[in-house]
Amino acid sequence: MFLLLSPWTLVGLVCLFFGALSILAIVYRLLLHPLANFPGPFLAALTDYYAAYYDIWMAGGQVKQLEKLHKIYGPVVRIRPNQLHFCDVEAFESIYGSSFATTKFSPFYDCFHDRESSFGFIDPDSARERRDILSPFFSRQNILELENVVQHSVDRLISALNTYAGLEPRPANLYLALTSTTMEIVTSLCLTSPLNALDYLDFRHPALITFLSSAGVYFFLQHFSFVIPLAFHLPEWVQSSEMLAVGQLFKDIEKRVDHFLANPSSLNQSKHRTIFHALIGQKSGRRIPSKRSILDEASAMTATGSDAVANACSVGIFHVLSNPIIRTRLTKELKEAWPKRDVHIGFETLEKLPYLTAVIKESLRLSHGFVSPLPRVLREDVFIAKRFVQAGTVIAMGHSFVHHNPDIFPNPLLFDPNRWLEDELMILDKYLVAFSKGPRMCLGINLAWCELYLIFGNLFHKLDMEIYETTVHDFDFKAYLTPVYTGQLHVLVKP
Ligand code: HEM
Repeated sequence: MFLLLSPWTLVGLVCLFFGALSILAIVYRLLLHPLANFPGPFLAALTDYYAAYYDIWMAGGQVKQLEKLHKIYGPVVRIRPNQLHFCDVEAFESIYGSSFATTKFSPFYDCFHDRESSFGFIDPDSARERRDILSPFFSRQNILELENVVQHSVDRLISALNTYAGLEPRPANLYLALTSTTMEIVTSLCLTSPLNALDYLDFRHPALITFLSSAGVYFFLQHFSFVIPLAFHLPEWVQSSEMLAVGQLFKDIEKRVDHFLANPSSLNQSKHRTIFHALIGQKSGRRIPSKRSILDEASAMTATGSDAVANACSVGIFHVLSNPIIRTRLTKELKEAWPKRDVHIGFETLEKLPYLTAVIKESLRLSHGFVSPLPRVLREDVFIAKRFVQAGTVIAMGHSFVHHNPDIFPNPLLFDPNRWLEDELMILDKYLVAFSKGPRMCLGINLAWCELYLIFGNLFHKLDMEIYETTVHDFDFKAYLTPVYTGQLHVLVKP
């Protein structure tokens, strides 16, 4: 029958069909959808491209927009046709804690292209199984045993920064120096393939620069997922030298994994245990993960394990250097606990220093860890913030909505370590959610604390620094999973 119709009539019929479908979808989303009664902007209820506009066009502007929406609509806002965002501190515990059955929301996570890793698993059972395998490696005991690996990179950071001192000191990009350090720690400790970015001129290792500049691309891929296969398989001739450097890093890791898989006993020759020992040299009875999954894990560790530590250090160091009272108190505490500068003092000693601890907690609070709201799909009907929410709904609450809550942290934008010292019952600790909560909370938390104490302790004890052409506005951020700051912290290192 269609053969008898003219091409124009056919086009008209197709348009009519899709037009009718769109009208039905609009009516459903606005009037009949389970979230139809939740407040929020009309366009957000209608289409996912509302969120895409803030992620892509407004370059990581989602969190700022959410702040505005909560002021207008209250503690629960419909931010996509099937997604709610909460601004209620108790809701945070419910969403991410163990109270409700949830899964990660795959359209958000798939773009990171590490689906078979502890970070990327959507299915909670696979995530739990992987966590059981890797937890001993990230345990406090094991991190204490590997502390010398962290200390080694921190010593290299201090030496590298010292080269910027001199009679006429030149400014050092401390943000890049810190990211180089945390990337080196995670790649050497977890993979024994250190990315020696600290050796590069002005800390500009091409792979590091690619990692740091590609955050926005992932958010583009989130909304246009059909591009993902293309984006991750670009032919080498169209890749920049920076992109090729990332490719080389992962080729080296793949070679190492091939070697370990073919010859597991060679793991015994490594200088120390790595995630490969946990994954490949497993206890009998457990199946060895696929090569794809081991590579995904290596890639997830490299990505999740470096930014957040470097961001917390950048934010904290900036605020300490900006405030002579905080700086004097911190350096005095360090001097008293650490009389001989040339002798190392370890993580276990540093973590007992109350003011240093308060400075680190405040740095984590103001850097948020991950700043984009981390979406979860509800697998059961529940009440959150006194509202009934049906199974299948996507729910999220960004860390900054806890960390900036003035009822919990009065004057929330002020960097004030004293708030942690005055909190004798440690009630505030519950609201420091940089590492998230519950079954999918940060797996590398012990390593992160070890890095934070060694970096803050050593930098403030061993170097005299001064901020160089950096203001608080350089810490305005784009929400690309972790905050991506509009500027970078520069310092002058005094001789
Ligand atoms: C200050 C430093 C850090 C902060 C604030 C932080 C924060 C977080 C947060 C908020 C999550 C939850 C992500 C989600 O729900 O999707 C997470 C997950 C994760 N983090 Fe960290 N992280 C830090 C350092 C590290 C380090 C050093 C490592 C290890 C190399 C690491 C490894 C992981 C892994 C493997 C996951 C996935 C866990 C899962 O989904 O079950 N993190 N981290």
